[in-house]
Amino acid sequence: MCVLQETHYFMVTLSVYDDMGNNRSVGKRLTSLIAMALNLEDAVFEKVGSLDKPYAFLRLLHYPGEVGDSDEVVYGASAHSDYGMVTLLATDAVCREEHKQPRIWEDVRHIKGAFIINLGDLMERWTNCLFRSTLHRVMPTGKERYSMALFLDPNPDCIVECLKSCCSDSSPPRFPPIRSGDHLRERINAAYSSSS
Ligand SMILES: O=C(O)CCC(=O)C(=O)O
Ligand SMILES: [Fe+2]
Repeated sequence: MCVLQETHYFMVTLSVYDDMGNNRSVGKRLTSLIAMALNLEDAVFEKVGSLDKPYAFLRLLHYPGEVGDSDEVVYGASAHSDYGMVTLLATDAVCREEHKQPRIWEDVRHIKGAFIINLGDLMERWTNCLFRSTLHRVMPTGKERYSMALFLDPNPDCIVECLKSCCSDSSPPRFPPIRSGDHLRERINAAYSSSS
C-alpha cells in the first residue's frame, strides 16, 4: 500500500497545501504551538511576518526499491536539514526516515494519517538555536517509498532575525538578520555546488 493510493490522505495533504497559501490556519496553528513550547506569545511568529504571503512548495517523491550491490551506501535522501520554516511530510510506511538526535540516528515511527513535522533552518535562526533544524535522511530498505513534502517558507522579503525573547546579553544572536529569499538561495546554491 502506498500513500498515493490512499486518496483520503492525498486529499488531506492537498487541502493543507491549499490552506498554507490561503487562510493559513495550519501555519498559524503550527507556529503558535512552537511559540507555546518556548513560552512565547502565541502570535510571535505572525508578528515577525512569517506568515505574510508565505511560500508553500509541495514535493512529490518516489524512491525506487532497488538497493545497489556495491559496498557504498546509497541514500534515498542524504543527511540534510530543510531550509525554510517548517515541513509537513506525509509518507507511506515502507522505508525509514531517520532523525538525528544529539548523537545517534533514530527511526521515525510511521503513524497512519499523521504528518512528520520537520523544523527548518529559519526556525533555528528565529529561536537562536533553542529549536534546532532537524537533521534527517532517508535510508533505502529495498522497498519503494512514496512521500509528499510540504515546505512552508516565509515570503522571500521577510527578514529573519533572532526573536528578542530568544536572546539576551548572555546568549547573543548566533546569526545575523537575513532576508529569507537570500538564505534559501544560498542554501540551494551550496547544495548544487557540492553535488556537482
Ligand atoms: O521522503 C522523505 O521522507 C524525506 C524528504 C525530504 O527530506 C525532503 O524532501 O527534504
Ligand atoms: Fe528534508
